[in-house]
This record gives sequence, structure tokens and C-alpha cells, in this order.
Amino acid sequence: MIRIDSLSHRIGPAAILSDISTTLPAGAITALIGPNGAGKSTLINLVGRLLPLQQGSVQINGMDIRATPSATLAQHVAILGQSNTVASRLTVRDLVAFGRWPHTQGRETEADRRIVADALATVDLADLASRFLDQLSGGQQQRAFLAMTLAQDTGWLLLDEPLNNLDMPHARALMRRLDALRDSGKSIVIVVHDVNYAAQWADHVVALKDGRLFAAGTPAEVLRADVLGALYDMPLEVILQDGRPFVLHHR
Ligand SMILES: Nc1ncnc2c1ncn2[C@@H]1O[C@H](COP(=O)(O)OP(=O)(O)OP(=O)(O)O)[C@@H](O)[C@H]1O
Repeated sequence: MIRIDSLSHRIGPAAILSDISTTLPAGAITALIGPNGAGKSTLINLVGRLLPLQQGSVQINGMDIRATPSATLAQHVAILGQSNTVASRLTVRDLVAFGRWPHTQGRETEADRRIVADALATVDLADLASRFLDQLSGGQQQRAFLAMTLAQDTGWLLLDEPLNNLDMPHARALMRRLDALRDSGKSIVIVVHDVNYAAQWADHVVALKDGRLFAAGTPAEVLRADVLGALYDMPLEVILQDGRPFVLHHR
């Protein structure tokens, strides 16, 4: 479980997150939703230690992230941030192999090479493994960074908008893969803008608005017309499809 307690974050005079307390269940897919600027990336970056904690605490599997060495945490948590800078003269395979670093410290075994090959195959990039990153399309780059995160083979995966730039088949393939990883015991937190991905795949939904916790619960509890209407300040309709909410919001 990830336990977030009284978490607040400021940038200069601006309150970015205010007093967030919630838990993210282990062995589940949690969708983090909310409008642009709500604080989703800031929250996931604080939990994944891409940003230093200012106020409040975060525990991952009982480990206080302030008190746990980075090398230890890196074996438990992998994070895919939103803005990944592309080092142009790096091949796709080299990037993905970096994901093994916390385990190998540079001494790659056959098992590591298999995990890297598996991650590349998962994101459908095996054929482009020798390409340089700057020779890829936006969606292919996104998939390469995803593969690096998957190759870390951690219990927790924190993914900030992994569906960005992905076409429908690759988006569905990724969600199916995350579903299978969840079934194998992994814990996944995913920032999504299309709430229907949350409706279809998430076990737990956390909604942020204006830097505050707005709602948290099962998809049936959070993905309701009244809750989502107030979250996004727009009218929308929610129907049930195969027992799951489906949100109609395009017009
Ligand atoms: N480096 C920064 N300096 C100043 N303000 C920032 C900085 N980074 C983020 N913010 C502000 O913090 C708030 C939360 O941003 P954050 O990226 O966490 O939101 P988000 O919910 O992930 O948004 P989006 O859906 O647009 O990606 C926004 O108002 C943003 O403008």
C-alpha cells in the first residue's frame, strides 16, 4: 500500500497540493484523474521522489520515502514521468537496459537481457531496438520510456499519462499488459485523462481538483455523473456497459 499523509506542496507563493491524505491499494490499478493543473503529476512525482517532499509523508510498503535510501526505493518503485528528455545518441535498447541499473549496477546477466527483450516486445519496439531515440515518432518514444520503466521490474509502477501519443491498438495493448501485471501481483498507479480507461481498467480511482483530494473510491463510486460533472465543471452522462461505467462527454 502507498500511504499519503497530510501532503502539501508549494511552488513559491502558489499552493500546488493542499493537505492530501489517501491510500493507494497494493495489487491494484489506481487511476489518478482530474482537470489540467489539478496536481496529478506533482503528486505522482512526490511519491516517486522526482520531487522532494516539503510537507507531509509518504510510505510505500511501510517504508517512509524520506528515510529510505534511493537504491532501495528504486528496487520497489519505478516512475514514468511526463516530460522525458530524449538523449539523441542513445539507442532504444540502451535506454531500456538503463531500467535494469538498480539491479545490475552495469553487470548485465542473461536474465537481465531477457527482461529487456521482454519489455521491448511488450511495447512492440523489438524491431526498432537498434534505432536512436531521436529517430522515433512521439508515440514510439513514449513506448521506449515505458519499456524502460517496465524493465525495472518493480512491485510498484507509477505512470504519468502513459497513454499520451499512443494510438488505439497500442493504448489497448498497454492497458492489457498493465492488467496482466496487476494479476501477477504488481501495483500500478496511472494518470489518465480519458476517464473511460479508468472506467474500464481501474480497481481504484483518485480524483484531484485544484490541488485537493476531490474523491477516492471504486470506479462505481467515483465515475458518476454528479461527481465527474463537479470535478470537470461540465455536464456529462454516465451509462453502464457490461456492468462498468461508461462516460459520454464528447458533445
Ligand atoms: N515548475 C513549476 N512552476 C510553477 N508552477 C508549476 C510548476 N510545475 C507545475 N506547476 C503548477 O502546478 C499545478 C499542478 O500542476 P501538475 O502538472 O501537477 O498538474 P496535472 O494535474 O498533472 O496537470 P495536467 O493534467 O495538465 O498534466 C499547475 O497549476 C501548474 O501550473
